[in-house]
Amino acid sequence: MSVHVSQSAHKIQLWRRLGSVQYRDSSLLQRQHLSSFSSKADRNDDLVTLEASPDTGVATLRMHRSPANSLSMEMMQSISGAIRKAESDRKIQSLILTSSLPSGIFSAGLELTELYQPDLARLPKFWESFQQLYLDLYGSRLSTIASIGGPAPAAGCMLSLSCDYRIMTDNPKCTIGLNESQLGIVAPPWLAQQYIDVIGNRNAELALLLGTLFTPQQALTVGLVDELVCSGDSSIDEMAQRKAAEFIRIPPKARVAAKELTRGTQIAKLSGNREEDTEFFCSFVTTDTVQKTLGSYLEMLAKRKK
Ligand SMILES: CCCCCCCC/C=C\CC(=O)SCCNC(=O)CCNC(=O)[C@H](O)C(C)(C)COP(=O)(O)OP(=O)(O)OC[C@H]1O[C@@H](n2cnc3c(N)ncnc32)[C@H](O)[C@@H]1OP(=O)(O)O
Repeated sequence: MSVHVSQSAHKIQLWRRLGSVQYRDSSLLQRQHLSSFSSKADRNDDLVTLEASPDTGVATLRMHRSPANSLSMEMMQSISGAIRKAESDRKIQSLILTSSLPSGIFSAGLELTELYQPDLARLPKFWESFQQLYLDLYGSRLSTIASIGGPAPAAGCMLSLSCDYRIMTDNPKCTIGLNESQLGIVAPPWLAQQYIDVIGNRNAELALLLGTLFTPQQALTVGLVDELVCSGDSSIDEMAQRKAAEFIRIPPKARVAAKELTRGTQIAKLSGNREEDTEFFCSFVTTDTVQKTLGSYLEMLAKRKK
């Protein structure tokens, strides 16, 4: 059996399982319990900071979309923009991706209010921004290091998977993984493939089915992160800088060509399939079934907070 499920096969299987009733502005989907998840209108200009150091060749991209670095469309565009800006400086060879939120949260994944009762005109653009972010980060000419000081679920995990190296704080409260199944959704094939490529087929299979969020120690064991930092050890930022310096010592052309060997096929695959991927996402996420499950998940998060 092939492990590379095609987009069409993936689509048919999901429709069979989840039903194909289209989302309307259904009264079943009430927002009254979800006051803490109100939509956020973003300004593009204050979501990330890029600090480039031509002397070391390292740029640091800090995410600070309060409260949890969840990925709204504007947030994803801002991260993409910062990656491209760093790439345009030929003196920069390495990028550290990190969070500067006081909570330490790396990224809570996609902004849930973009998925729940979505603005239907915005939805395809939102998804295209997600695809673009994956393409920009996974395919970057820069060596990329994720410095993960807090939780990184779902698309937060995608940000880490798209980097070349992952360093995480060893705090059991900080978990990482593709937990989509717990929300009644599923990772798109290109994201699931990253997971398979990084942690292996069997680990990915189980983790995708169960929506596992790994503790740092578990993540290290399955290879989802490369290194842990204990409190008291040198800071995660210092470790990221040291790793960046190690990558910079490799001749850039060879480093980029080596990256192309492992990532080129997947990047080309999504690049040639973006429209179909977007159409599928929009019809899938707007089904009543998915909307109801997302609503329940949001309620659960709000209650847990109380
Ligand atoms: C082709 C197939 C198509 C199918 C489409 C599927 C798309 C698949 C790809 C990705 C999916 C996703 O990324 S969905 C998002 C999944 N994310 C989560 O499940 C994380 C949910 N959040 C948490 O578990 C926790 O918030 C946390 C562990 C990240 C942090 O916990 P902590 O206790 O420190 O903080 P709070 O829970 O109090 O949260 C703080 C603050 O942030 C808001 N929040 C958290 N997560 C989100 C989010 N994803 N979107 C929007 N807002 C979020 C939370 O409400 C709190 O806000 P307030 O302080 O204002 O109440």
